[in-house]
Amino acid sequence: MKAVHFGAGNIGRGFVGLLLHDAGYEVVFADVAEELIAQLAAADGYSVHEVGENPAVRTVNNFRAMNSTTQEAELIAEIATADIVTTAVGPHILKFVAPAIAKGIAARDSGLAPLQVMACENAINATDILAKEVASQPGAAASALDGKAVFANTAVDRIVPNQEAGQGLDVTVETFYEWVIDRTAFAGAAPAIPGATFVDDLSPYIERKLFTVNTGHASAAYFGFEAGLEKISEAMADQDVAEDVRAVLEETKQLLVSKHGFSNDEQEAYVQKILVRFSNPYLPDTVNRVGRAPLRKLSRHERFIGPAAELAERGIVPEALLGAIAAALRFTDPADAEATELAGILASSSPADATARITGLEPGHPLFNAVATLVEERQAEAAKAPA
Ligand SMILES: NC(=O)c1ccc[n+]([C@@H]2O[C@H](COP(=O)([O-])OP(=O)(O)OC[C@H]3O[C@@H](n4cnc5c(N)ncnc54)[C@H](O)[C@@H]3O)[C@@H](O)[C@H]2O)c1
Ligand SMILES: O=P(O)(O)OC[C@@H](O)[C@@H](O)[C@H](O)[C@H](O)CO
Repeated sequence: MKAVHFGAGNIGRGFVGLLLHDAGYEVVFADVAEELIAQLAAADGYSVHEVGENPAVRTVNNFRAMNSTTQEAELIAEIATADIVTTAVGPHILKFVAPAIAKGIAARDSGLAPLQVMACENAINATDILAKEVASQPGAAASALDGKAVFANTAVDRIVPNQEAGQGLDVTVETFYEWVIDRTAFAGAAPAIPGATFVDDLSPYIERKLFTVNTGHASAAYFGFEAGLEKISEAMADQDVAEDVRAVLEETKQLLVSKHGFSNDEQEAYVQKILVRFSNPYLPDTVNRVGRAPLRKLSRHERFIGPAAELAERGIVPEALLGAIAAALRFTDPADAEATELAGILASSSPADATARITGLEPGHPLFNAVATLVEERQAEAAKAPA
């Protein structure tokens, strides 16, 4: 069995690659980072260090690596004969990996079982986004792909920080993991991945994951950044930050319980477990990694505006989420292109225009004015700050 996995970064090596390896797949990692590819291509294996309660070390071997840009022809041939294609490249990168996937699917022998494609990104229905990109490739009309590939949405959960220098290919991860996959996409022939959970309705799981784990995590990052803290575990050890994060998760709990029918106790247990995960002192995770790409995180269907908008539509003012949005607007990181772009939008647009551009909210939406007020406050604050 062979899997082609795009993105040999933190989650690629520390989670998706590991679970596919444990399921018996040979994994072909496709990436664009030449040094990483060379290291993987030269290695027989790497270790995944699970830290926290019940730590363990797992070994991943039986993999190859290739450059998805310079070795496109070889990659297409691999996809043409693979069983599974997964991605963990970031939602905005899916459009760049779609052409090779489309060509690989087109090159498949019609006698083969359909290629099983799963995007493992933090975004609602990321595989649908990928499927749309694949189907829109020149010469890859949706009908030509029919029968040659199936696309399944998934929700992936494991905290994998940026790895420390000198660690080579080894990855430090938390012990917890969850990979929930939409079973219905496979028409009865779902892959056997022992570490994954297959469900008939993914939407409650994916929203619960994004609007609890990722909303809480990003809140810890932005509140922690405001408090001048570097690590997520330090942010969670700060009583004010921890209380603010807890308040945000109380609001998303309200939405998730009423929208998806999770019981209050079940969602509370999920929240408690997550707060412990964020506080894991063995994970060297930083507010800069977790706060990365603030424009993506502040976009319309993402972890802040998504739940806040739905609460506002239900007549609830999401005070704590608005506090987290205000903190996100204050996030700066010269190494983060989106943080720089965010500052540029704030500096060059009216509060209403900036709100619309950053959040995708429409001016008539019940959340719009509250966010526009925060934007205006942030603009006034930035204008007063020394250059
Ligand atoms: N790290 C986590 O804790 C975690 C957990 C769950 C989900 N995710 C999601 O997984 C995705 C990846 O996150 P990450 O933390 O592993 O990031 P990362 O930066 O560590 O890894 C991304 C990898 O993708 C590669 N890449 C970029 N463009 C590419 C292309 N065109 N083709 C092939 N490879 C390409 C990069 O070189 C890098 O190695 C994101 O969507 C993230 O939200 C991350
Ligand atoms: O990957 P992002 O940028 O969407 O979000 C940053 C973190 O919150 C995220 O990577 C978590 O560690 C992960 O989603 C845990 O499952």
